[in-house]
Amino acid sequence: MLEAKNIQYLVQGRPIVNKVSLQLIPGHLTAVIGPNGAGKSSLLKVLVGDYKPLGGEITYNGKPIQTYRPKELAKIRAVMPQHSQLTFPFKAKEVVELGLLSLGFSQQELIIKEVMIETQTWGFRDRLYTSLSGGERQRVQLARVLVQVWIGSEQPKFLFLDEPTSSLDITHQHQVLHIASKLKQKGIAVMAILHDLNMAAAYADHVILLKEGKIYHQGSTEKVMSSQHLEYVFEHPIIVRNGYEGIPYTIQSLPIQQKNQTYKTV
Ligand SMILES: Nc1ncnc2c1ncn2[C@@H]1O[C@H](COP(=O)(O)OP(=O)(O)OP(=O)(O)O)[C@@H](O)[C@H]1O
Repeated sequence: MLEAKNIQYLVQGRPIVNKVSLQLIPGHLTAVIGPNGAGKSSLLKVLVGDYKPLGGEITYNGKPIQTYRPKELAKIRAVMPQHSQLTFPFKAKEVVELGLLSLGFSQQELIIKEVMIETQTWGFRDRLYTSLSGGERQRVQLARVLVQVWIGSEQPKFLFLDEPTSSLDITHQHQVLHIASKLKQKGIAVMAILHDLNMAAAYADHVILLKEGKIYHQGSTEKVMSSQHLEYVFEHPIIVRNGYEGIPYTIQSLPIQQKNQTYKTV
């Protein structure tokens, strides 16, 4: 399990992550949602060890993050950042192989092939990464981080995804979150920053609602994703309806001109 207690991260004296406590549980998908600038990416960077918090404590499987060596940490947690820059003329498959290099492994052909088939990137494995579309690049980046956590281990592993579906069409958005759900069955704890509330409602077990660096609400998807909570955090009228079988809710935001009307959860 990952446990964060009372973590704080300041930029120029301003708390960007403000006394946040949370747990990431193996086998659970946790969605982090909240408006632009709420501190979602900063929180993720603190949790993975890229940003050093001013206060608080983060433990991975009971051990403080600062006591892990970088390679040790890379073996149990993988991170897909919001933007990945690549200036070298790598082929798609070579980009995916970079994920294993960070672990000190190479030539794990079977894992690479399996993950690239799963992410539907195998078909363009020999294409130059820079020649791929935005969505194709995003899937290659996903494959790069998935190879890190693909192999089972005794210790629980953690996967962090910062807006993994932002460039994807609807089919591939579902595919990515379906893959994330499958990883849960391998005992991996997944944390994904998502802007699509319906995707979060459909796939998350647990939701963290962030506003101005603080957790406004966290808990089961059903409890957190109420119209009242979402409207408060996003400052916008939002209707939450009961969904169809297997899909708990559908969430609808309303056009600006209807903002002054009163809406209730139905
Ligand atoms: N290095 C920095 N210098 C100044 N301000 C920063 C820095 N990093 C983050 N911030 C500010 O911290 C706040 C939180 O940023 P962060 O990127 O974590 O938000 P976010 O919730 O991920 O936003 P988005 O949904 O737009 O990606 C923002 O107001 C941002 O401008």
